[in-house]
Amino acid sequence: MTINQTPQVVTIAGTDSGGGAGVQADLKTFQARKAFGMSIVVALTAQNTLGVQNSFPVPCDFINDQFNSLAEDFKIKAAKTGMLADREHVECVVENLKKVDFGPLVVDPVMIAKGGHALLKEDAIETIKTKLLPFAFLVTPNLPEAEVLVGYPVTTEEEMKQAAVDLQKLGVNHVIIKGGHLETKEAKDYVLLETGEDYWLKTKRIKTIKTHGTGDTFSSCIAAELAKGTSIKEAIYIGKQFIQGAIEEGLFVGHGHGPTNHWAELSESVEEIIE
Ligand SMILES: Nc1ncnc2c1ncn2[C@@H]1O[C@H](COP(=O)(O)OP(=O)(O)O)[C@@H](O)[C@H]1O
Ligand SMILES: Cc1ncc(COP(=O)(O)O)c(N)n1
Repeated sequence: MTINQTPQVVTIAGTDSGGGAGVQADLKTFQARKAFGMSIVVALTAQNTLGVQNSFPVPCDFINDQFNSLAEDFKIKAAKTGMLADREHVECVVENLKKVDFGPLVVDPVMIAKGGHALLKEDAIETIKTKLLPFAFLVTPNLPEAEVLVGYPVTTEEEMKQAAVDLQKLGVNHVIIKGGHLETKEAKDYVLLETGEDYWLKTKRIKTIKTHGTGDTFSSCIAAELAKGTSIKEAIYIGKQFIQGAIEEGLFVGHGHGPTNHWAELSESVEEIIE
């Protein structure tokens, strides 16, 4: 008798002691989407809704141990990366990814926390471009991250489109350029699929300062869906709906840029995707 395995998904990222971003946001999202979530911790942060007070990278040997523990026991069907700290840690993660089969990889190229604290050293950018992105099934940069990766300003719709094309050339199958940082009435993200199909995903922009961990939540929702075997197009759509609901029904915790609500009901109150 064969038993269907429960969908299993892993985040390879940094922790957020404040619970709104990083590994904690990813695990909450996996849970909400009914995928069994695991974590490979690359760095620790002392963080809250006011900012990042300190960070501490995990020794690479211990990252290897975490990869080995998971690969030995679980049938992981999708993975995502978040905060990777520096070049040494990006290389360590890539070397491990070469040895395991964790399914499609979503790369959220986390660089700077919304409060301004660097979560990735500059020396890692080239390694992300040349060594990590060729492994990626999907990459989900926000506008400042897209700019760093392509090397030119990405602020207009045309530049977002061009950046997606240029990122695909680095070996990624699918690209989403997130427009959360635009000052438009809509929260619009540009999607370029492997097939060349492209489109905008738009929702009403919610007026709030509670956007801590939006990118992590969006990408981990997509990874959870991929682990369930959902198509990339549907997974992206569900991710956008999920983040919209999570921002809309914000929580009341902390004194600064609060987290999103990972248990927000995806029911009537969620804004429709406009396009
Ligand atoms: N105020 C907002 N209202 C609605 N959606 C938003 C808002 N801010 C961000 N988003 C959406 O959240 C997702 C994450 O985007 P973004 O905030 O740009 O990522 P990051 O956290 O990596 O900077 C995107 O789908 C974006 O459109
Ligand atoms: C460990 C970790 N990973 C990612 C983010 C990005 O989240 P945000 O851009 O909302 O600050 C963060 N602040 N901390």
